[in-house]
Amino acid sequence: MQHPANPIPVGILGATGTVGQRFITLLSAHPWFVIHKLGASPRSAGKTYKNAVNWKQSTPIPHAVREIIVQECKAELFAECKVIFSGLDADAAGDVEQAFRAAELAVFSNAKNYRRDPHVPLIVPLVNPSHLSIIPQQQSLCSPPLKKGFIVTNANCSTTGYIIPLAALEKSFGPIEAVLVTTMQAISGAGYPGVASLDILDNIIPHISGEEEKIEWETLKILGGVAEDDQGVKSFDMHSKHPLRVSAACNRVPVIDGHTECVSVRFARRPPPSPQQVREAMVAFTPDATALGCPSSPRHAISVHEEPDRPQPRLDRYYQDGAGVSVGRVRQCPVLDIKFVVLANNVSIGAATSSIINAEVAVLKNVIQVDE
Ligand SMILES: NC(=O)C1=CN([C@@H]2O[C@H](COP(=O)(O)OP(=O)(O)OC[C@H]3O[C@@H](n4cnc5c(N)ncnc54)[C@H](OP(=O)(O)O)[C@@H]3O)[C@@H](O)[C@H]2O)C=CC1
Ligand SMILES: N[C@@H](CC(=O)OP(=O)(O)O)C(=O)O
Repeated sequence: MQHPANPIPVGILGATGTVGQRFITLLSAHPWFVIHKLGASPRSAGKTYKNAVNWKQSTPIPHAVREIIVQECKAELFAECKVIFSGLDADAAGDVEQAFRAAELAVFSNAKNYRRDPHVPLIVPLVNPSHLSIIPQQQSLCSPPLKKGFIVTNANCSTTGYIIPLAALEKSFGPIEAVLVTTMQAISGAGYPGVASLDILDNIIPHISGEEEKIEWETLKILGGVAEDDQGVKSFDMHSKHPLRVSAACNRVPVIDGHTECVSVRFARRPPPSPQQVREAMVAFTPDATALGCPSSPRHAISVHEEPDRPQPRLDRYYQDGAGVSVGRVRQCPVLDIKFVVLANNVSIGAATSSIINAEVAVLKNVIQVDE
């Protein structure tokens, strides 16, 4: 695939937030994308980025963005951007992202608003980048029809973390029939300031609003493939050929970054693979986005630990700069077939990194015309 010849100007919406700051950090060192515009709420608009943001990263604010004036999230102010990355709060994302798409801008969103839309792809780039194929249909169904504008969403951060090993297992061993997943989710997943310290210190909160339902249905849309009828109309298959049942239980724990998930799976195939076969399949898994040459896609998507006490958030959340996931404790499950633990950086592969790889795939597959 041809890498772009010229720098690609991009905009970031929600640039002052938790996900927005990770976008800034990653994009300021990106080989193709150049940060051109930043957007946030009217509270931040008109200020320089360094004055608008409450910077929480361990590296300094990149020099190139410090003096950029933050804009209101109005599409006409972002017209020169070839790619829009959105880390907007869900309360604002619905209207803003739709307006940007209508203005013929390519929007890569982290928000939940359009994930269920039957014409919007929900893409974990290490799993189902082929779902970009629905975009021409999305554009043709807009009123008026669009030539360049579209919305691509990435998944909930807990869905993203555990679906990468699930995809590796389906690739090697065929359909999965049932999954039980119990999450231990970091505080940063709730944005800033997020959960009050008096609620989370010395504590575990066994409820995250809407999270279990999101994991349960997003998994079906992502692993299900895209079907096409006799008239060429595309739809998301929702794993209908091989029904998959998912049960999620979500907990907030006093960890700053990195969602840990305990997963048990049952395969359709009998006999199921052994723990050693599962480990080998995960190590061997190479995402299509990596094979395609996406610069942010991890060389090794899944690190498999042999030590009995890994993965751990403090030790493993920056595996592959937060773009890969860490698996451990692969063993037999006496109720289903196999169980394991997975850790994923919720702000990186769970959010900003996924959007960036999605955009890289779109560039390499000419879904975005960067040289027009
Ligand atoms: N944190 C995570 O791990 C993950 C988050 N997500 C999703 O990503 C999105 C961002 O999350 P996160 O960064 O944690 O949230 P934050 O609360 O940290 O940041 C929200 C951002 O949205 C901006 N914003 C708020 N209201 C408006 C408005 N009315 N108009 C324009 N901009 C507005 C804020 O700007 P200002 O500073 O000016 O208020 C800020 O930049 C959410 O949709 C979230 O659900 C998805 C996966 C993981
Ligand atoms: N709810 C997730 C983060 C998030 O914002 O998810 P979503 O994008 O699905 O609303 C968490 O708290 O860890």
